[in-house]
Amino acid sequence: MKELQHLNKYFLKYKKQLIIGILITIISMLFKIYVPKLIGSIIDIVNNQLQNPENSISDFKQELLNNILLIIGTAIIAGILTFFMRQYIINVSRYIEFDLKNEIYQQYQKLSLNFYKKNRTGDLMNRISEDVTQVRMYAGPAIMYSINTITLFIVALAFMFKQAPTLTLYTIIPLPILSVLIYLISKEIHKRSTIVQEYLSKLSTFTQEAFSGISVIKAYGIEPQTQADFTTLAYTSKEKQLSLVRIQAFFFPMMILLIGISNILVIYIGGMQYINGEISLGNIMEFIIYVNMLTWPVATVGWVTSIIQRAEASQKRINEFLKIEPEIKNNTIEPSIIKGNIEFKNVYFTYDDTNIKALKGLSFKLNSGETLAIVGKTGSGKSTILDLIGRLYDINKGQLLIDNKEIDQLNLTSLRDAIGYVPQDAFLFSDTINNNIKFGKENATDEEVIAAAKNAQVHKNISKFTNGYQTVLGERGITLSGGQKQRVSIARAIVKNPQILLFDDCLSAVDTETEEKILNNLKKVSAGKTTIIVSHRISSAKNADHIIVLDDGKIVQKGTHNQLINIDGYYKELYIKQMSENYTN
Ligand SMILES: Nc1ncnc2c1ncn2[C@@H]1O[C@H](COP(=O)(O)OP(=O)(O)OP(=O)(O)O)[C@@H](O)[C@H]1O
Repeated sequence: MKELQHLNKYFLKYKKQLIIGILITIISMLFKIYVPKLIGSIIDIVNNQLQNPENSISDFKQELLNNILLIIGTAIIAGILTFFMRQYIINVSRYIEFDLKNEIYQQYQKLSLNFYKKNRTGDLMNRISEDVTQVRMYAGPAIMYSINTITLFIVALAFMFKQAPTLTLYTIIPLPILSVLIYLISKEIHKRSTIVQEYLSKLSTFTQEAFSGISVIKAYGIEPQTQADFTTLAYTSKEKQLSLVRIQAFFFPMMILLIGISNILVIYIGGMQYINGEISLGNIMEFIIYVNMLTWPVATVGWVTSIIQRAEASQKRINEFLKIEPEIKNNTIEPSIIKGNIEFKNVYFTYDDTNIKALKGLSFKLNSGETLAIVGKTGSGKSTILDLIGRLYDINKGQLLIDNKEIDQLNLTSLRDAIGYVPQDAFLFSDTINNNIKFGKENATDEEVIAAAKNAQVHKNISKFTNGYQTVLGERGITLSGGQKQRVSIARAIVKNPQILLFDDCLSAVDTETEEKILNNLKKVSAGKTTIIVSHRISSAKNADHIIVLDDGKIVQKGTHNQLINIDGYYKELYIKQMSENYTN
């Protein structure tokens, strides 16, 4: 129960609803328990009349009617109270579920990219969905059924003991056995259903991948092989399902058997006591109803125990993530004003997971409003520079200064608000094009969105779609071409109008003519803003105020286009190569 203590703050938050819920549960139980007593009285009244036929029939009828009306009244009140009991306690569990999901999601958002690399997406999703569901079962149904059981047990046993102590002892003998058996079966059911779930997710991952890669499957003619793989997986999944169904099928017959044994004990021992004149016929009836009433709550003891165990395990997994301290912390609450001066002073950076030394003593300075182009071979560290400016990672050694302040001394939100970042791999959400562009600035007007799209040279493409800017993009913007996706992504950064613009090789899928137009527009849009363009193309770099050439995490060349094309080195080679390509094209 140690892990579940995390929920105490939520129980405290909703203590009013919980206390009312618990009180209603107890009162409703008291009403429910009164019904068997009334039924017992009716049997005794009828029995009495049969044995004394000379008694007044009208008195008998009146007495019978009073009891029947009392039963109906009690049942109605118990019913209404049960409704409110669920309304309070189950609602509280839903509020806690909502709060917990938000708490986890908030934590996820705070955690750095490293965390996402170390943990699989499926695992992250499971903790916020499946694990929270398990915990909710504890916060709601488990508490409700426990209170139900405790109240029912105390009151019913008190009633029963008062009337026939020996009979009570005999009738409750099978109940603990039932409880233990249900616990064992619930555990087994859970074990098997977890396996079933695993297979279901394997199946859906398999089919999802097969559908996404359907063109490759068809092109290579491997449908029979994929079909065979699917059948094998589906067969194992079916076998696991059947094993689950078998244990579930065992559950009810076993309950019926144990209830039956209790009933037989009541009838047999109660019958003997009746013959001896120790108890009335009504008492036997009352006991039979009590035994049946007690069976389900007793069964829930086993069920609730396994719910609590599962909730404890789930909460443990949730706590593991909640306890992680975000690597990238906001050290300043005060908002920072970002002008856009960027300076790297002997910066070193190594990726934790791969141990790759991406930057090795990097130094350069860029004043606010200037443009820097970074070129270099793949894997030379270009994207890493942009990630460090956005503080997606913190540097290991050296200094990274923004406006002459250490980057980690700036307000993180202000820093990221001041950056418009276009990643190498454009990511678009399954939403309209309009919303995808507005993602950069939520309150952007339609005019601003269109202006940004025009500057990114994508307005004409969008206008050709039947639904224009309201065109909904499929998963990862599947309906757009690579170049269109890149341009929508550029429009997203432009509409934000940030002080720092970071373009990570985002014109690679665009033809040179469109690239030229976009670069001209960017010159206007980025006037007065600090801009960094990462590119493999000289055409993207040539107009920059500064150009740096990276190789293996170090700057190997520095200068302007005109300076660099006159010095032997990577830049000149690239220039000559690309010039000749253009020429031959
Ligand atoms: N998220 C990451 N985790 C671990 N290692 C990484 C990560 N990103 C990059 N690296 C490694 O760091 C080095 C620098 O990568 P980076 O992406 O900065 O290069 P790049 O110059 O932008 O390459 P490209 O031109 O191919 O985009 C590479 O060796 C790469 O494998």
